[in-house]
Amino acid sequence: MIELFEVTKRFANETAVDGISLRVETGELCALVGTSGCGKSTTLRMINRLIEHTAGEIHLDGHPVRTFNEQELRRRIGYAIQSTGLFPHWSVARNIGLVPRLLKWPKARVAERVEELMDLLGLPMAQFADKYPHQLSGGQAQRVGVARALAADPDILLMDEPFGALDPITRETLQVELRALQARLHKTIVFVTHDMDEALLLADRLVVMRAGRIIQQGTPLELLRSPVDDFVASMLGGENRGLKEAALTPVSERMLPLSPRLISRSRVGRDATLHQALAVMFREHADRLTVVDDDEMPVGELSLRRLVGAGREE
Ligand SMILES: Nc1ncnc2c1ncn2[C@@H]1O[C@H](COP(=O)(O)OP(=O)(O)OP(=O)(O)O)[C@@H](O)[C@H]1O
Repeated sequence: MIELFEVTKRFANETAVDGISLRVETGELCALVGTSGCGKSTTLRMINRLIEHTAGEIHLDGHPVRTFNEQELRRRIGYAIQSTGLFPHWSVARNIGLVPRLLKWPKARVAERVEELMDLLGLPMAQFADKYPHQLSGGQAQRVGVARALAADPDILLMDEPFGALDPITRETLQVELRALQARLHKTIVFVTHDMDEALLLADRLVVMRAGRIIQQGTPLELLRSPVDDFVASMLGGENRGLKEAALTPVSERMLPLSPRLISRSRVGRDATLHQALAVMFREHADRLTVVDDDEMPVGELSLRRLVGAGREE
């Protein structure tokens, strides 16, 4: 668990972070979003003490971060950044093994761990172990960056725009992979991004910052449904907010029991989102869908009225 209590960072004549309080539960992914220069990266770097905070308290599992020595911080916190920070003259394998080597793990254990991580991140040893960073694509380099951050099996992962420099398709692939990875590893992650769709997709907790302060935090759906002001609403997509909410809401939340009178031939899966259901309605010119389970068995129905949340029953 990461806790920030009234944390402030002042640089010479500027307050970059201004008294923020935040709690990220163990196993939670917290996304920090906000306009450029609002203090997201500074917040992240205060957690692993790349930047020392000026005032307030930062705790990891209840202990002040100031009391951790460098070794402990390395072991407990992984850090992945947009530019990857890979050493250009080191092979992929050597880059990934950096932190375990610094922690003086035995050679064989480092080698074993590197192999395990390359496997986990979809980088076959035979193909990638001896390559150098300049021989990798942007997406491959990002994977190496994430593998390196995970090397010492830290419980906390700090990610600063880790997919920022990638084309949209590679980016989406890595987002999906990160979600799958997180479902297996349950790390406590703080993730900085400029991309609201990325934040909405990945975050358990979404934190909107402006000028060094937290303006609102909550689950993505809480923020989409009740933004505190126009700034948060526009950060969340303005007019498109409704569609983003639909993309996060499962059909099962709005469907009604099957009525015997009419079963629509147009179908949608129970686990689909309302956004996907809307797409089916559009495509098939249907205002009513049969909701089916994994075995294609009808389990309910969804009307356009229900989908948009108008009226409880019709
Ligand atoms: N080392 C530093 N010395 C002085 N000022 C700094 C330093 N690092 C950051 N700042 C200032 O602190 C403020 C917050 O910067 P920070 O990098 O945390 O913002 P950010 O939200 O991550 O921005 P971006 O989205 O553009 O990366 C900025 O005004 C920046 O100029």
